[in-house]
Amino acid sequence: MDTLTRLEATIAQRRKASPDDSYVAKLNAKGLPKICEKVGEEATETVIAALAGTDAELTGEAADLLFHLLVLLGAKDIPLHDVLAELDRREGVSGLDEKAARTPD
Ligand SMILES: N=c1c2ncn([C@@H]3O[C@H](COP(=O)(O)OP(=O)(O)OP(=O)(O)O)[C@@H](O)[C@H]3O)c2ncn1[C@@H]1O[C@H](COP(=O)(O)O)[C@@H](O)[C@H]1O
Repeated sequence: MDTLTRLEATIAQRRKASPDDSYVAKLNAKGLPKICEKVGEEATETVIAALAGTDAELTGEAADLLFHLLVLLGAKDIPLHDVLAELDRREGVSGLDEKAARTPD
């Protein structure tokens, strides 16, 4: 099992833990707006690290961002598999053509 899939399973498990014992449970208890705020915050910190930080700082912020994105997907009941399948679907399609090929909601 790859790292992100393992982390997705851990997050699903820890959502049921006590917010006193678990960051994942604590964040979920605060609700979707707080989770979204954290994803936005970590995205901003990632961009700042890319523009003005070291490679190690960018690596750390990217890990924070991926972790919080998985927490958000979990809170919305969207499996990581669906996101990976969407990326697989785009493989081989030029980025310039991808938007046109995207099926409307
Ligand atoms: N990968 C992570 C991970 N990355 C970052 N973080 C936490 O994310 C938080 C982000 O730090 P911030 O300073 O931005 O936020 P904060 O001050 O704690 O909170 P806010 O008040 O800003 O919301 C820190 O508390 C980090 O410890 C993580 N917490 C947990 N995991 C994974 O999730 C698993 C389950 O964790 P628990 O739910 O705590 O058991 C762990 O075993 C890890 O594998």
